[in-house]
Amino acid sequence: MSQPTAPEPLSASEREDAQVSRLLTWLSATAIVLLAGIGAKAWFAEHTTHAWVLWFFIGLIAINMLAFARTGNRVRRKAGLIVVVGLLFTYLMASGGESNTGPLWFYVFPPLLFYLTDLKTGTAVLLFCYLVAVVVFQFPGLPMVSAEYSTDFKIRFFSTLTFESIFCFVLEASRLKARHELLTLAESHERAARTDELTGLANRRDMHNRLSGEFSRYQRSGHHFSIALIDLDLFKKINDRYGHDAGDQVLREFSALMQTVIRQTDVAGRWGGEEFLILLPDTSLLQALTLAERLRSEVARHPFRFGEQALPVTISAGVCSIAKAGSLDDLLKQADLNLYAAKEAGRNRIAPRVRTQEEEGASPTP
Ligand SMILES: Nc1nc2c(ncn2[C@@H]2O[C@H](COP(=O)(O)OP(=O)(O)OP(=O)(O)O)[C@@H](O)[C@H]2O)c(=O)[nH]1
Repeated sequence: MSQPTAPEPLSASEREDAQVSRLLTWLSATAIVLLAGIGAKAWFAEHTTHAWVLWFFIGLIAINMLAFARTGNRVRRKAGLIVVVGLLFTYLMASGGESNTGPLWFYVFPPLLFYLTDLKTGTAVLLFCYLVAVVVFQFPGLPMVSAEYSTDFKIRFFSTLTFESIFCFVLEASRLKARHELLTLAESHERAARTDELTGLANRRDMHNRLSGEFSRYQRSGHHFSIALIDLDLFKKINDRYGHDAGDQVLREFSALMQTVIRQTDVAGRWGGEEFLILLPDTSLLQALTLAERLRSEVARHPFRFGEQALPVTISAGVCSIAKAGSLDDLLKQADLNLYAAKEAGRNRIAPRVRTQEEEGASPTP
């Protein structure tokens, strides 16, 4: 029976994108309300052209919102909003807005720009806007420029705007740095929580998650999988005779060897102590037994050494396929029973039993 699957959790950057998206919707809606109100005020003050221009900008913002709703393209939406807001502020500077207060709206631009773009783009756009402001202020006779500002106003406007821009730049740069450090830290913690420190393999918790994921996939679409539970034989003796460091080196060397034998889609993990688990997606019991047998013979052949000392290392493994088990617990239990059987039968072997190539060759032909 197919079970409903939980939606994949969003990544940190996807969550941030969604947050910026919500903020932009909120900003656009606020801008529309403000422009409608200020436009109405201008209309009643009989500044009809000014009112119509402001309402025209409502149209541009609404088009930008609709385009995003249709395409979902966040980059275009940000660029569109920056262009519309930039044009609006240029108009307010050139026309003076109500009572020559138009340029004051420009103070909204630096924090918005640095939030919506990266530092380089934000600085470039801001410098371009400065240039436009200088042209508008210095050449009041240009077409479409109807406002004139006093020298005192211009000096104060540019000084305060420069201060604000530098502050915004520095704050945004430190916000980005802190964000980067936090993400890197979170990533390394997350990796550490999934990884076994000694061998670098997936740890038991990660293997449990992967097994659950594979089991859900099996329930959803019937993709079979198998597992091999592996134990290093008489490992205590290696520790006792050659020391704990030698034991650790064997665990690391075995892990590296195992990685070379399995496929890229297989996952090897440390199940605990000297026990390992391999998850083999899309693999039948027979295929899993073949792989386990290959690993067993590779390990038996491999010259494990600690300094000058040759170390005797062999493995036993219990293999099981999901086709032979009703649940994950059952699968692990059966693999464990098979591993126990392999140990009982004398170690350095795989259970359920498969005939090795040497045995095939030695058996009398019928
Ligand atoms: N060096 C080292 N030893 C470990 C580590 N984890 C577990 N061990 C040792 O692995 C040994 C496991 O011993 P046993 O459970 O008796 O099993 P065994 O000696 O492998 O015998 P069989 O499993 O019956 O073949 C113990 O001595 C543990 O101390 C580890 O991270 N490093």
